[in-house]
Amino acid sequence: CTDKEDPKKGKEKRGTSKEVCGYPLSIFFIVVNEFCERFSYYGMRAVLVLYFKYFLRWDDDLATSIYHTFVALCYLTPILGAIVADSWLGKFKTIIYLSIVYAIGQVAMAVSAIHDITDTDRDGTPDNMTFHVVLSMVGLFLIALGTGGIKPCVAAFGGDQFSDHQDRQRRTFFSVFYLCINGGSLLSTIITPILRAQDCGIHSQQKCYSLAFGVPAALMLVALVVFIVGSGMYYKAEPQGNIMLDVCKCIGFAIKNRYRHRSNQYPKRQHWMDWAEEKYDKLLIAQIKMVLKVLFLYIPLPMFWTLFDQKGSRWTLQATTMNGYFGSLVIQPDQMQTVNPILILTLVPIMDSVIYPLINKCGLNFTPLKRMTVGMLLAAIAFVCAALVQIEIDKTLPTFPSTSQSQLKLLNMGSETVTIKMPGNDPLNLTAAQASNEYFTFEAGQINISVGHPEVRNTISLAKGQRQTLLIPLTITDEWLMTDDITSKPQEGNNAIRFVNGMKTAVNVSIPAANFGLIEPFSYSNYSLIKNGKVTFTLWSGSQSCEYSTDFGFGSSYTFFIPSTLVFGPNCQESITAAEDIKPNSVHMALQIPQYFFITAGEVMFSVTGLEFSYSQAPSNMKAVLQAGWLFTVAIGNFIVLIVAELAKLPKQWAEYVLFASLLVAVCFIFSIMAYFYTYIDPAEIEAQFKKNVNEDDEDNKHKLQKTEVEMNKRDSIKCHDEDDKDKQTKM
Ligand SMILES: CC(C)C[C@H](NC(=O)[C@@H](N)Cc1ccccc1)C(=O)O
Repeated sequence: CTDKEDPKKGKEKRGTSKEVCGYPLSIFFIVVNEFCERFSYYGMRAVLVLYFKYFLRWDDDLATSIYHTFVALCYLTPILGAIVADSWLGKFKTIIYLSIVYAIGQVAMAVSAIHDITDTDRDGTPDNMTFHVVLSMVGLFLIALGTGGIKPCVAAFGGDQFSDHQDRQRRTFFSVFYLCINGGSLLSTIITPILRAQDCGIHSQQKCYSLAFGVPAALMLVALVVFIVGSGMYYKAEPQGNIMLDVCKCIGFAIKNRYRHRSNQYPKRQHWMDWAEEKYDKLLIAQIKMVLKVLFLYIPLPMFWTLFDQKGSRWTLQATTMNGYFGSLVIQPDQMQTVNPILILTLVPIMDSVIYPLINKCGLNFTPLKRMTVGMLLAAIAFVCAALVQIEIDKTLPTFPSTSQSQLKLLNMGSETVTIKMPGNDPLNLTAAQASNEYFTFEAGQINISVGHPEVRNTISLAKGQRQTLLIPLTITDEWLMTDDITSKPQEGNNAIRFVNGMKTAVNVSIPAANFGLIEPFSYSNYSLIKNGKVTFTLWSGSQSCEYSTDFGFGSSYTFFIPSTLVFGPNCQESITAAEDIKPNSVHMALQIPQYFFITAGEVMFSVTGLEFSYSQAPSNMKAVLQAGWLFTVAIGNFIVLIVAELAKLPKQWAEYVLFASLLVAVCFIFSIMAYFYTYIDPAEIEAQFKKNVNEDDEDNKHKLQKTEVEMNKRDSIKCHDEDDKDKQTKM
């Protein structure tokens, strides 16, 4: 707890807060507030898409676009919150009012997810979907307003609690603040999906979205209460009028004035903002210059967020094509995202207490802008890692037919080996109940196939761009059956399973999670999606049953064949055969850890530093505005994801990753040049200088005024004397 700060700096204490180890106690309430708020935000966000999809019954496209619109809105509203805070209510009141709005929004979301409210027929599904949609949209709007509105204020308000001489403590505060963000988000992204998976309801049991939204709502109320409890200890900087309006007017005037004096006859000024000097205060002009300098530096930054925010989309999709078995633990694709906050919680302390001090000791001046540049490069490396992983995954993915091709698999439903001849292929022998290992690809729309001995010939039509299976019947002279097979890898790590019944009687197949229905003789079921893990199928034929168990990985597709020779009994394990239509994911999810490591190390260097940089380089009356500017780069970054992904439309995912990495390296190069020319400032010192000059000017003016007054008084008194004399003279 030693304080080795610049002794020249002012030591005045801010607020009435006690100090613990040189830190104002008030920041404890601020970091706890942030922890609860981030829990609330990320907890709700974790289940939002699933709520859209499974509760509101929206399709994937609508669910994804509303989700991204919501996230973008959350990073656009900080501007609104910052303007209100810096120019009207002050940060403290803005945080209180917007937190109330935020909590109302979260409660609205929780209520909108209670299906019983409109489930009049008690069948478990809401009967008035409009009510749920409208309430949840109002809720999301309020949440976006609340979370975005308070975001720049809370960070800046925390920074305000430190005196000018507490630079080191303030830097540590921003690191701890970041840890709280990630502690809260880590816990909630683990907890709310568990809550969602519970069944709840009054009349009927459904997935418990109301609880998954209700707990974040409760945490938001806790955040509000904690923040209010600390009220007496905060340093509350007064808002300084409608600063944004003044800034806009001042910039507008400078531009107009510059244009009016564009002719060469007018002497040039050092900075174009100096053209506002005729009308505006020099301090305001200096403050605007500081803000503009930082905002200019922000221009390349959205590209970092463009890569960073793909963790939640592209990388999660990548994880769905990977194997999530970690020993006995199974990691779901969306759970991989929790690697980010876990790494943040370990990397921030390591960076702060080991890496940065070590770099300092080596005599290197690792300035904030250098850190941010390195952070960008690390994010680019993360995307190169993602591309390498993608190349590995692509090697294991099935080759689906192009639009001009057809693919065919063969399944021998008979009890004897058959030989099959197809154009362009060697004769194929299939034993009883056996399927071909692979799909055969054909360019032609029709092919001649001959089966068995004596040969039975058939011309079969193939569907372009499709995968099909030819079911060769028990008696090959019977009608041949063609099935339409799955032509994409099952999503979200699911497995697509179907059954072919080769028996002469109908068979019913079921598992607790799905029912394949009654499968007629020599017929097949539709696909059912099944999660990974061990599954036991129960097969029923009349009153007879038997069980068949098997283990599933992630993203596979199987056709199970029930042969005509199946004997029902306690166990039909040996009789049923499985044809692997799509192999399970084989590239392990652990291979994503390097890319998560690099992006998170990049985040620590870029985001934690940027947060503090935005605070320290902002003039006192525009701290929240610059925080909002910083968050605005996140919103732009999210829009770039949509634009680049839409425009580039690269056929290979790994190429898209390389494209993003290259774009970031290019942007990083530009940023490093801009950063090279940036000179760090101490806004408080500059402002103090201006105030001193103004005071000195005032003193001068006062002196001049006093002198003038004295002279005037002298003159007046002479005049009076004269007049008195005159009077006297007259009177006398
Ligand atoms: C983008 C924000 C400015 C930064 C910050 N986000 C984080 O710190 C993320 N590491 C949190 C996270 C948690 C779980 C999954 C993905 C990301 C914030 O939210 O303020």
